[in-house]
Amino acid sequence: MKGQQKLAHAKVLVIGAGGLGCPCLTALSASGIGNIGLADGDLISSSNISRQTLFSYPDTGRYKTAVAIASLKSRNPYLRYHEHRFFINEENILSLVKAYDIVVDATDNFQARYLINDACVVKNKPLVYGAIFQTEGHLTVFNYQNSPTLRCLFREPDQEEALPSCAESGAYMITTNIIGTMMANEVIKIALNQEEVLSGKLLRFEALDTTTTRVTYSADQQSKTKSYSRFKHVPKAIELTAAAFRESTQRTGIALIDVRTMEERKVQHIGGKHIPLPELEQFDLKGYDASQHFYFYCQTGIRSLQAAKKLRAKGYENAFSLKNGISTLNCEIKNT
Ligand SMILES: Nc1ncnc2c1ncn2[C@@H]1O[C@H](COP(=O)(O)OP(=O)(O)OP(=O)(O)O)[C@@H](O)[C@H]1O
Repeated sequence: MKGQQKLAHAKVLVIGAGGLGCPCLTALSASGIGNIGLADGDLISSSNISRQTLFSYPDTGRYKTAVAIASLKSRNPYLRYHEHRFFINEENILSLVKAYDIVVDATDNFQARYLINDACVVKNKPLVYGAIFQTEGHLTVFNYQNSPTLRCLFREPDQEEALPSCAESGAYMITTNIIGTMMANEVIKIALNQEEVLSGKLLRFEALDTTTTRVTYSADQQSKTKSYSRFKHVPKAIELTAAAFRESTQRTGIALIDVRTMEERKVQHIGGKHIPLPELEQFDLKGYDASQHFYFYCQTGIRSLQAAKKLRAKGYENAFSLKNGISTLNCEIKNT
C-alpha cells in the first residue's frame, strides 16, 4: 500500500509516443503512476500500428498524444493524464521538464535525445533512456542521484544523417515492446527509491540470440557544463501558439490577463484578470516575484505582445503573449 501510494504521487513525463513510448505508457498507467505527461506532436500513420500498440487503423491521421491518452484512460481512468501536443524544443523543454519528477526519453533522434538530456541536467531530473536498432535494444538511467549522463556515455554525433530511419533499417516490435516495458520498470524503481536503479550501467538486449549484457560507464566532468551552456543564450519565445498557451494557462499560480477593452471582453473572454493595455502601467506588481508567469491575450495578438514586452522590460522574463489572439483558441470561450 505504501509503495502504491508513492506511485500515485509520482509525476512522470514520457517524451515520444512511438514504439518505446506506447509500451512504457501502458505499463506506467497499469502500475498506477498518478500523473502521466505525454509530449509528442506527431500524427499516427498506418506504418506505426504494428509496434505502437496503443493505436489502431481507424486512428490513422489523429494526434498520437490524444489517442494514447484516450486509450490509457479507458484502461485506468483513476490517474491524471497531461497531454502536451507538441514537439519539444529549446524554448519549451525546460518549463515542461520542470513540472515532473522523472523523465522518459522515448524519442528516435539525436537532436531530441541530447536536448532532453541537457534539460534533465539543468533541472536535475532522472532520465530513463531506451533505444532500439533493428533487434537490439539499449536501456539505462541518466542523471539519477548525480550519476553520469548521455553525454558521458556517447559523444554527440556531428550529423543527424548518420542515423538511418526505422523505415530504412527496420524496428523489431518485440524489442521495442521489451525495452519500452523495461523503461517503465526503471521509472517504478526510481519512484519507489529502490537501490538497484540502472544508472551508470547500460543494458544491451539482443532479441536474435536472447542475450543481455551490461556495461558500466562513468561520469565525464565536461558533460554537465555542455548541458548547461546550451541553454545560456536561448531567449525565451515571447509569443505562444494556441496549444502552448492553453497548456501553460492550465497550470496553477500563473496570471492570465486580458488586455482588451471592456466592450471586447463583454462579447467573449477566456477568464483571467481584465487590465486594458492603457492601464497596464498602473498595474501593481508588488505581489509578484521575478519568476511569476504572466499570460496576456487580446483579439489579434498585437496588444498582448506589447503587454508582454512591457513586463519583460520590467524584469519579468516569464511574460508571454497569445500569438494571433483568442480566435486561435478552440477551447470553450466564455460569454458574459
Ligand atoms: N522533439 C520531439 N518531441 C516530441 N516527440 C518527439 C520528438 N522527436 C521525436 N518524437 C517522437 O518520438 C516518437 C518515436 O517513435 P518511433 O521511434 O516509433 O518512430 P515513429 O516516428 O513513430 O515511426 P517511423 O520512424 O516508422 O516513422 C515519435 O512519435 C516521434 O514523433
